[in-house]
Amino acid sequence: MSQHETVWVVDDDRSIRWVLEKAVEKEGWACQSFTDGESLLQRLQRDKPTVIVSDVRMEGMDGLALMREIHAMHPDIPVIIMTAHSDLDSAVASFQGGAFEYLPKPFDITEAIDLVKRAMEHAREQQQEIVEPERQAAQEIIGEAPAMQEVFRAIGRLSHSNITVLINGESGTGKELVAQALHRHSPRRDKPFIALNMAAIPRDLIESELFGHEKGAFTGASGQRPGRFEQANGGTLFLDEIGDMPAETQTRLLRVLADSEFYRVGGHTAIKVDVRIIAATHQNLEGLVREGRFREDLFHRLNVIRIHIPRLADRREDIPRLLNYFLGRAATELGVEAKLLRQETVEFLASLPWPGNVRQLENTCRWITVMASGREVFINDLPPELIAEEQVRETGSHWVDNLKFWADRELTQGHQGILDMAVPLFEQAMIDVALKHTAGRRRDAAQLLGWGRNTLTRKIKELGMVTEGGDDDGDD
Ligand SMILES: Nc1ncnc2c1ncn2[C@@H]1O[C@H](COP(=O)(O)OP(=O)(O)OP(=O)(O)O)[C@@H](O)[C@H]1O
Repeated sequence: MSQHETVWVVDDDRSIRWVLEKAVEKEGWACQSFTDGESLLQRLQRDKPTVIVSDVRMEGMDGLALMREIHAMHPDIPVIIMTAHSDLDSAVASFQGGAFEYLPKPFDITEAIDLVKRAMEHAREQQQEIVEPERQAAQEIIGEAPAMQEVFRAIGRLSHSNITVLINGESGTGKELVAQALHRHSPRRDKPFIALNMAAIPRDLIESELFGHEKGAFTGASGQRPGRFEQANGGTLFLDEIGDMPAETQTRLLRVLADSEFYRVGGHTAIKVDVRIIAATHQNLEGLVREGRFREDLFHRLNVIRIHIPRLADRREDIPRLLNYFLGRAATELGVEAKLLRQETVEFLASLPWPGNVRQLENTCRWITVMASGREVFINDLPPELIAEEQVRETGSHWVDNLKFWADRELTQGHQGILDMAVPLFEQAMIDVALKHTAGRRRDAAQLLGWGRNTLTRKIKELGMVTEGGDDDGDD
């Protein structure tokens, strides 16, 4: 790119200015940095950069106010807003304020430069759409991990639209939380958000739950009742565990989505609704479609925009912050002082597999708050099943890792047939330990190993092992 490309950087942090300046100049672009928004605006009276990179929080005018001023004069200048990590509010506000992108701090410098490049290309292509920012108080979603930042971006990008979204992620990863955020940051924010979990309702009640029923429509339908679709009119209907929706309901839902109208169970009058659908599943919907368990046409209707929420084990860097957050919340809920995790406890917790994802971690924090005796929490204060599980995993993976290391080294040295070497060593080790546990009694040792006694005797011979008990236990 030529010298005509100019990047302006505004941040009250000197080191950020310096790093960006160096990187921008290295790309062959001109760089001008400012310590505050006011001086940038002054300069903007007479000059115009290609791209502006601004911090969101600054003394005096903040980044979002600055962006408004910039865009009032030059709607076509792309502005990249730097935000603190996991600050969903600013992220969304910056998109709503018309930011080209937001850049969570601390950032990778190549990532920052890539963004600037994209902004330059974009500036060449088109003008930015300007919308006044509307700040919304959002329930906190914690996520510094790159995959969560992607989720935040998606929420920001979708904040002007009513588009159907399909959220994928294991149970407890925060699908409902994200669905709520999508709603809260959408044009429907003042209308209802209604959630319904397909897996939690008896199958034969799903239709009446969704579409309501007329009096006497089925046994037990004593009065007329509106369904969730009606309740969600104008707003958002969140259908959790959509993969569990019965086939007949899928067919009905598809029709509702196509016609924006439906009939209550047992009803004859069509009811018009305007509902945005956000669906979620932990299942592989494509797989269900292939197996004929989910309607393909419905799948395509729902799968317009897909948001994937990673497993907690794939964003371990967020665990310490989540622990803090949930310990604080649990303490407030229970009206007690918040527990403090020792560093090794945090590290231990951050290393666990968390099959129940964020929900399991949240529950663990409640458990700790109630059960741990002191204020400071040691590893031994944790729920016993977490500690036990970890011990098995630790020792379990350790020797396998060592074995892999050994095999790798043997192969690197050009050895062949390594199982011939490894298997006898493995068997000898197991036999040794088993015999130690039974004070040399082979019959019992064989049982510990899961072999018949004759097999053990034969193995000991084949391996040429010398054992204390000799050839026989003397017990037969
Ligand atoms: N990133 C996060 N930050 C803060 N809280 C979170 C986060 N993710 C999940 N939670 C909390 O964890 C719990 C589980 O989240 P949620 O109900 O959204 O998960 P889900 O994926 O919809 O689960 P399921 O599929 O089992 O219904 C909730 O209490 C939610 O508030």
